[in-house]
Amino acid sequence: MTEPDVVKGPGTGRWSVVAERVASLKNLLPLLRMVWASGRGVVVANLVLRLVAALVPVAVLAVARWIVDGVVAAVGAHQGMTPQLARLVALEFVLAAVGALLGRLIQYFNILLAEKYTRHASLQLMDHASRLDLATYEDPSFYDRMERARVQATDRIVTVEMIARFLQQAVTTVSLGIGILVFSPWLLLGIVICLVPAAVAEARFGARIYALNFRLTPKRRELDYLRQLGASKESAKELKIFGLSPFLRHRYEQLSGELLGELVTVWRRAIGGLSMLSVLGVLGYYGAYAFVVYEAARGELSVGSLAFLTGAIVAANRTFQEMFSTAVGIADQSLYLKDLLSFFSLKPTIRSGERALKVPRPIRQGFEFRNVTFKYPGRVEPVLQGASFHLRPGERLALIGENGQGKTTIVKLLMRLYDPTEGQILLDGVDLREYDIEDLWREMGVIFQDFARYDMTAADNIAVGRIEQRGDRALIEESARKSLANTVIDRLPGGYEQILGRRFEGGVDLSGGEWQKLALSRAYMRDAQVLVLDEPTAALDARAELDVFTHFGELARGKMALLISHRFSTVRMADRILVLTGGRIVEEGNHEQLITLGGRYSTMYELQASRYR
Ligand SMILES: Nc1ncnc2c1ncn2[C@@H]1O[C@H](COP(=O)(O)OP(=O)(O)OP(=O)(O)O)[C@@H](O)[C@H]1O
Repeated sequence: MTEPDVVKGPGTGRWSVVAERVASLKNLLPLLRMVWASGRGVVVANLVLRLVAALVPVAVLAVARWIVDGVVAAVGAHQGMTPQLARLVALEFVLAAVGALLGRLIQYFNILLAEKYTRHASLQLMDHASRLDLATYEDPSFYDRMERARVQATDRIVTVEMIARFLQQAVTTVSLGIGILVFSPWLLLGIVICLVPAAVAEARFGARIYALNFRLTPKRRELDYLRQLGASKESAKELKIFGLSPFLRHRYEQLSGELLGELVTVWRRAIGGLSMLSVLGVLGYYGAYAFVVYEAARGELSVGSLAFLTGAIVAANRTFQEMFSTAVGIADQSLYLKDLLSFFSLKPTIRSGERALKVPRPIRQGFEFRNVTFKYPGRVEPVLQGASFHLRPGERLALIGENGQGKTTIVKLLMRLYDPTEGQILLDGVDLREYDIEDLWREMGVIFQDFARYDMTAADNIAVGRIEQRGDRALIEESARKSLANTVIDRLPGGYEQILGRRFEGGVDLSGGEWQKLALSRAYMRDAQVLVLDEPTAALDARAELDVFTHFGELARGKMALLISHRFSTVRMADRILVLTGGRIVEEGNHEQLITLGGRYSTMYELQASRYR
């Protein structure tokens, strides 16, 4: 898996934080591209509406100025209400109404854009996640990144809304600024000089908070896990019986205390300085205010101009501050975007080559493991060491060995969920890496030991074995019969349409063995050339197991079947058995041969058989 450079945590030095903040702004571009792709019309409508709305405040103030000057003149001339004044008041009303209307429309387009973007980003996230290597999922730091990306894929629309808001605020501020500039450039300069330091300090503070949050992600993930564990159906029984709740509670308290402590430290360090700078900003604003009142009192400004300027100073001050805090927010968000982008930059290494071959139909020579050694990423010890064996067409091969000897790993390698560290896996004499990976997976009917339980209908739980055939009820029912899942489904109140699991309203949970029968039907949904069953009957009772295997024997006829089981009653049906110990294949043969050999297999067999005598 390639590690993108953007994945590094943020720096902690003062300047590196600022530099990083500036550099991270480039992250906005891919985000904007995503937003643009998710709904162009909505983006344009949003921007145009905001541009118009941005000019409303300055227009309102300008009209107010004419009104006030008109009133003063009318009072002086004893004219009373003039038609001109009435028109100006009406205009003011129209402007206010347009402002309110635009506000609503902008809100509508925001919601629309948020939904469209969330949909687009979530789909991209799902697509990308599905392409990643299995190994990626087994890397704990990946979870942190995935979690951050998952939250961000949907939350980042806030950034987009902020950018749009920033543009609107900028146009408003500039238009008000021009209004002030026309009266006095110095006035404007004074206000700006007082506000800038606060804004810069806030920007730096934001970067520090981001650095902190980045560091805290693993802790937050553990907190989430503890919270979930403390209230989950799966763990409820054990938590009660083992009295684990105080232990979890203590761990939660401890971790969340550490988290809080770090947050408080960063805030405490910064809050004094930030407050002082805010006071400086207020000083600039009131200084300008006092100057304008002073000028008006001296008769240098008309009352209308006084009204305009005080209004403009108040409004400009507010929008300028808002603009800055929005800008800080955008810079913050752009830092967070790194996680989303770094997630999208993860590349799978296990994929089809340029000129990938189709898997032969029928497979003629079968699979060959040639001196395969395999180490899981991050592990020192190899799980498999120089494993060599064949799986030939029409053959039922069983793998046996104690826990953790590498049986499931062999299955994962056979399906190319991982590539060998050394050695080769061949299919019909050609390296597995040469084949089109999706075509290879299509030829595999597999049930893993830790098969997934989908909180969906019973029919869908079977159909996932070949989702293109989801509408083919006859095939689904046929597969259910083959795995004996039909006996389970017939007892469900909703039959094939029964929602399983407890997550959704009306869902029905199944026993471990019942789930297993359902999962087994998935393998039968496919017309696969290879059947792989990894402890397919571990949760089945003895009778069900016998039935399942009698069926399996017939179904696997003419196909290659790889079987993992700890039950010798199952294993002995295989044509050939491989015994795995310490990552090596130590014995090979059929049941009778291995018993005659009197080695490890026969010892394990005797151990199990003796319990039944
Ligand atoms: N993703 C992984 N990352 C690191 N180590 C792993 C991973 N998966 C399995 N292992 C380790 O590899 C070894 C073999 O695991 P494997 O699942 O292949 O054993 P197994 O023979 O199928 O065991 P069992 O009978 O318990 O199912 C174990 O020591 C296990 O801890």
